[in-house]
Amino acid sequence: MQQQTLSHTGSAISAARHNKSAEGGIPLQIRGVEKTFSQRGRLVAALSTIDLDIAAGEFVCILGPSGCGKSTLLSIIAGLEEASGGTVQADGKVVQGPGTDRILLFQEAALFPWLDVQGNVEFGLRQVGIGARERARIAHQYIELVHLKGFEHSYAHQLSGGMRQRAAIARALAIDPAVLLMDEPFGALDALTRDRLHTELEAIWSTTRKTVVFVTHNVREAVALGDRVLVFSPRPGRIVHEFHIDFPRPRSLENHLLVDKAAEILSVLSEAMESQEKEGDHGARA
Ligand SMILES: Nc1ncnc2c1ncn2[C@@H]1O[C@H](COP(=O)(O)OP(=O)(O)OP(=O)(O)O)[C@@H](O)[C@H]1O
Repeated sequence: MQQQTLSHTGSAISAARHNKSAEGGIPLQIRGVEKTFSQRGRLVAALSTIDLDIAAGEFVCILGPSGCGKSTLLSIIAGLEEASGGTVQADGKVVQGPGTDRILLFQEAALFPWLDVQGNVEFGLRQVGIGARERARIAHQYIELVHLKGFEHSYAHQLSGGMRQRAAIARALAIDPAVLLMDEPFGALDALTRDRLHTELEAIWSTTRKTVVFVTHNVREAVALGDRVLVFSPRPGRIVHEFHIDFPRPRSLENHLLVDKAAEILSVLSEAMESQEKEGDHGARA
């Protein structure tokens, strides 16, 4: 899907890279966004009404029961899925499709297997005809940022899961998006790698000040990374709780304030999940 995003808007990449406003984050304004899917003859309400303002450079984490529409919301913000109602504005402009200002990253880093790390990171830049020397310069910069120096010529199958995810982050950053939409990016990684990537992502975010919307099932991850944590209801998803996290950064997962906040959020999340179990399937109608 990322390939689709890159190629779809290839001609915008060089403009984005030279556009000052593309550096750092941009605000997102989500107004009355709803989504209903048609699944084998029945309508499935995935998202109820979502109203949400995200500031430029803010790091927002989304938690919620499985199937409550978190990925759907990211896809709508990315412009890969159309909302059934409502609008998303990125930097004041209504989102009408994918754009290089918004990049979606998934749990499985979808690296191009026929390209090495350097080739992957250069991919979007090559598409718009940025010259070889400049491409290499930009790629080196981001490969270094994600600590993959020395692995420029490795292919996806030669990398660990954490390294693949780092390469995918470098590839996304190379085209200088203003918004990173991250869908459980570390969900498949072991705890140690995940902790390291938290530290790295936080450092990258502090340097680049991108706007980040990060979906996770891991409450501690959300508290460690987010300026704000949103808890969604069961499907059709809506925001039922919002927590502002103002602990100093970098944050330690062992910090007792963080652990206490995670426990508080977990109890809200558990309530949401219990209501889902009691009430059964939400939002489906024939
Ligand atoms: N393209 C699609 N066509 C039909 N139904 C869809 C489509 N995409 C998502 N859905 C449905 O919408 C609902 C929300 O899905 P979504 O993947 O957004 O949830 P989620 O909160 O990200 O779930 P999880 O936490 O399990 O990843 C689900 O019931 C899913 O089956």
